Amino acid sequence: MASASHAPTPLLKDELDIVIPTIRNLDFLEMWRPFFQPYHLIIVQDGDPSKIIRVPEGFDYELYNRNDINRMLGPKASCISFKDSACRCFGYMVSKKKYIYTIDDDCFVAKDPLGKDINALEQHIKNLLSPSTPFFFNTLYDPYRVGADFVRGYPFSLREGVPTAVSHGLWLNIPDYDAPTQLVKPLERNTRYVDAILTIPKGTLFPMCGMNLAFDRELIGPAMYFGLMGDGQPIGRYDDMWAGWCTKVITDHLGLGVKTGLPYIWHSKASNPFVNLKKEYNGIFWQEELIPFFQSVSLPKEATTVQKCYLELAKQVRAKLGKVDGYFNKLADSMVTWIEAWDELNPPKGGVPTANGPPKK
Ligand SMILES: O=c1ccn([C@@H]2O[C@H](COP(=O)(O)OP(=O)(O)O[C@H]3O[C@@H](CO)[C@H](O)[C@H]3O)[C@@H](O)[C@H]2O)c(=O)[nH]1
Ligand SMILES: [Mn+2]
Repeated sequence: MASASHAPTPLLKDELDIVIPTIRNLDFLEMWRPFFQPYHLIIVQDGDPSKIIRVPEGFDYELYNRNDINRMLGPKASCISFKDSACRCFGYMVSKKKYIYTIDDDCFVAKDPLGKDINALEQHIKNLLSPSTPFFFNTLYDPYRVGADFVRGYPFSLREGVPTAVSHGLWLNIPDYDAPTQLVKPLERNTRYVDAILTIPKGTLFPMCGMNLAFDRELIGPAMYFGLMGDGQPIGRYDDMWAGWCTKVITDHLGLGVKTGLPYIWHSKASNPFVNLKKEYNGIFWQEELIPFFQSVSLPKEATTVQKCYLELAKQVRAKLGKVDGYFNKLADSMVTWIEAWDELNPPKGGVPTANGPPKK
């Protein structure tokens, strides 16, 4: 029987950082205060570093702008996107905690069908602390939730599940649609609260959205590179997608799990579909080649760490996607730079980080 926990969810306040990419004042934190106040925030300020970002009183945070990123990474800063939410992955790199939760600054607290404020972070922690079931689909959804279990015919040898690396939350109100869909359905709002959490089966890719996402940094952190997007790049709004595809082939290879579903946040505003179309158009075309590539990726058994998997992936990106567009050669280089920077800032236990340390607040 799956052991559903009735115990209160641990806060993990000293084991989890909240990463927020932003170009604006963070007044939205006021509504999250009851849930976020105990945690340390890592704010990644995008765009003009001379702009002052206002953070409500009473939050414990560190803030990095482009000057900090350049100072800390030197030439390796080239792998961190500018003028795109992809910059958030710098926050994953500088964190020292086991877990990361990342949220956009236009994502508000949603209400469940009973009208109760949803503590999205608590649900993500529950998702990450309970196993995943990627090898055999449980038709009653997450078997580890209170009131559920494995159904008849589910192999007992698989009921322990595997460690969960990623918890992918969803959004009420403005759904995460691509620009063409947004253009033809400008008034569509997601009002459907589906009370389910699913493990994404092994061998299946998924469109990972970075708006409401949590992950175990120690299990999968180095794979969460949000790619080369925004300023000077031929693509945008595929940052989280790229990270999700790389992450999923690596979690499949390492026997880790990815969950999607609860919790919901309230996505408050739609970004401009015309601007989004300009950012996405290459991605919409290229992904018809990218998806077969990721579906065919095979990682060697010697690839036993996320870094080794990721460097092998970078090699295959260059070999097989370089002919799709020269951009993928640049991306493959940046994937390698990302791992080098990650390992510099996160030396094995006992090593000393070689970057120039966090900024003075
Ligand atoms: O140049 C920029 C623009 C925005 N940000 C910060 O990134 C997030 C998301 O911004 P926004 O809500 O405007 O974008 P959406 O179109 O709703 O969401 C996209 O962003 C990714 C998911 O996070 C994904 O590509 C789409 O879902 C906010 O916090 C902005 O402040 C930025 O840092 N730089
Ligand atoms: Mn948004």
